[in-house]
Amino acid sequence: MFKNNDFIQQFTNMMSEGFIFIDDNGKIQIYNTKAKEIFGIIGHEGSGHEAGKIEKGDIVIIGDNCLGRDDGNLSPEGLKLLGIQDKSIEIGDALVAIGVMDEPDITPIYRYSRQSKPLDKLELMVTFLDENIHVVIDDIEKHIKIQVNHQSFTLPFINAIGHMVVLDRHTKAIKFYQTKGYTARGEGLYNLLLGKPYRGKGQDADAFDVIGKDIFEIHCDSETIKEFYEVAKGKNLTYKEKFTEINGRSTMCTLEPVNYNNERVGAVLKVEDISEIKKVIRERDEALFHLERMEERLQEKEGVGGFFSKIIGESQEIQHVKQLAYKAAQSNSTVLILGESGTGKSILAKAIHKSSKYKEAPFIHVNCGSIPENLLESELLGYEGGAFTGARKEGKIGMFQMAHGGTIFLDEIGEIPLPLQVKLLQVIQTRSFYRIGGSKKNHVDVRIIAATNKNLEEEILKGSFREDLYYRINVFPIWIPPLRDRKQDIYSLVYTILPKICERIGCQPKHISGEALHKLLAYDWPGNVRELENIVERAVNLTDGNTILSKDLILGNYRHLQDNIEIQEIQSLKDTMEHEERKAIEEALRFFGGSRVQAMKALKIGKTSFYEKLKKYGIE
Ligand SMILES: Nc1ncnc2c1ncn2[C@@H]1O[C@H](COP(=O)(O)OP(=O)(O)OP(=O)(O)O)[C@@H](O)[C@H]1O
Repeated sequence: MFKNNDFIQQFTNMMSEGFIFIDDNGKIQIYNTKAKEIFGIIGHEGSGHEAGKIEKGDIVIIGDNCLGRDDGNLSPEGLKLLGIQDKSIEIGDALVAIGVMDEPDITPIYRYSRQSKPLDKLELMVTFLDENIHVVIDDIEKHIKIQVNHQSFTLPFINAIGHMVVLDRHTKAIKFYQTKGYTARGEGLYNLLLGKPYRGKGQDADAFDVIGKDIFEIHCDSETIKEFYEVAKGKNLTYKEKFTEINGRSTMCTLEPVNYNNERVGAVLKVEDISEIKKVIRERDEALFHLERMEERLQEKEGVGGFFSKIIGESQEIQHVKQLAYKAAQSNSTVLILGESGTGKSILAKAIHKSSKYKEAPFIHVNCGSIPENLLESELLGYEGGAFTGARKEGKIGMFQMAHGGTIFLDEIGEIPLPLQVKLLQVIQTRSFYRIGGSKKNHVDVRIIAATNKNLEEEILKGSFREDLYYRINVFPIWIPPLRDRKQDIYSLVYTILPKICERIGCQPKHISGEALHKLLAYDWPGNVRELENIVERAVNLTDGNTILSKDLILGNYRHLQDNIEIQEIQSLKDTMEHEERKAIEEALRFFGGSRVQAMKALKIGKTSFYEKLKKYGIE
């Protein structure tokens, strides 16, 4: 025969709802199987692991979509245990992080995003201490996935969740992985980081016996659990099918007092898991919300997310640049893009054109710095047949006319010589001009975008740029900050650039190690994104395996490349010098993505001599 309690437990285990009975001291007397399932006390997924605790040297991987919420109150301060000391991380941020417990010498790798500007996905993919680790917070699919080599651990969420996987530093075995019900088990992230033991999982793990335990030990003190306790103590309250959240799970609860001989002896709580229903309702609400905003957002999405999607970066700085650019694209004012060399001024100009009403019309890119001074005017305005010696018989239309109906992009506008600046000012003011040697006024309808890496205000003071022209072009300025001031973007740039380079040069996809990422983050990037592209490409070529290590990253002066040049045979001094000169020019041009002005400056030679050498060596 069953003892009385066993008998009741057996009956309640047959129920399809969770059933909990506590006595008048708040101690659990009945907790049926369904309740254990709902709160994750039984039903451990995955391959299992032994009971234990996080120890010094363990590798800890975290995916937390809302720091401080449903993760055992993990705080930016608590992250210091993993060596993450970043004052800009705040409560409520989404965070993906890999670090080593109590080992300040091993630098952690992490990314975070502000909840006020949530990303659809926050991702971290690195080789950390030889392990390939991928952490994704997917806000669309509503789950957090941690992948370690080929093992994957996924936790779904509705609002907030803190996911964690721990590896033994030496054996690299999985010591712990988070599963649902961690609040009931007291295994919130922060508790475990502070050294609280976790329970084993899998078939051999002990059944977690909750009978006799205080209700607050298993359930954090939510409103419902407090009421449950108060009713068990004597309060008169009862309700049916009330929607409430317990341990972060959406439930529908019925609460009843239990009396014996007119004395309060406890209370029962019947619990139904409505997470799935809640998820569906939430998805429906979100769909409706999106539908309502679709019209306005569609336009914006096409703009900022569409044409500006080629502009990679999640930093607030680059998001701001994209928003400004989107606004600029909606008007036809003259835009002035400012920023150091290689920050992306040209791709931004193209993106503005592509999301403007001129998008189907021509986009004419004039690199004012690379066209010899004496040719610039004829290139811009065109000329009539026989206008000057060497001119074509039939004449030539200029770039302003080519851009008619579309956009002319005056790149490196700071390089335009003063006399031509006067003419340019007139063209911009009147949208009309005469070709060289011509007497007919040509009218053009063009959108002007100008760019420069110079400080034009300083150039005005030096007398090399006209103030009136500056005010004409500085109608809608957009400044792209240098990469060193938005290092957060390095991650996404590398993750975007790396597969593209591997595909282009036809090699196996390559990963990047945590140390290598650190090296990139610590560098100052004088050449900005262009330099990053070059360094990653060089590293892909140098790497033998499929992981880029920090030794494969050659940062700094591009002339490093030439350290390895071996002269195979003795040549005449003149030939050797010419050979080296040509290589240096080609290398500099390649390094600066074809920018002749930059190459010329880096090589420290004058314009005339530079163009003569290009001609001499037949460099395009
Ligand atoms: N945010 C970005 N996302 C993706 N690629 C970028 C970004 N910024 C720059 N790049 C890449 O970096 C390289 C340099 O960009 P770009 O030529 O537009 O720079 P720039 O500021 O015009 O340089 P310069 O002043 O030397 O002409 C290009 O290959 C471009 O595609």
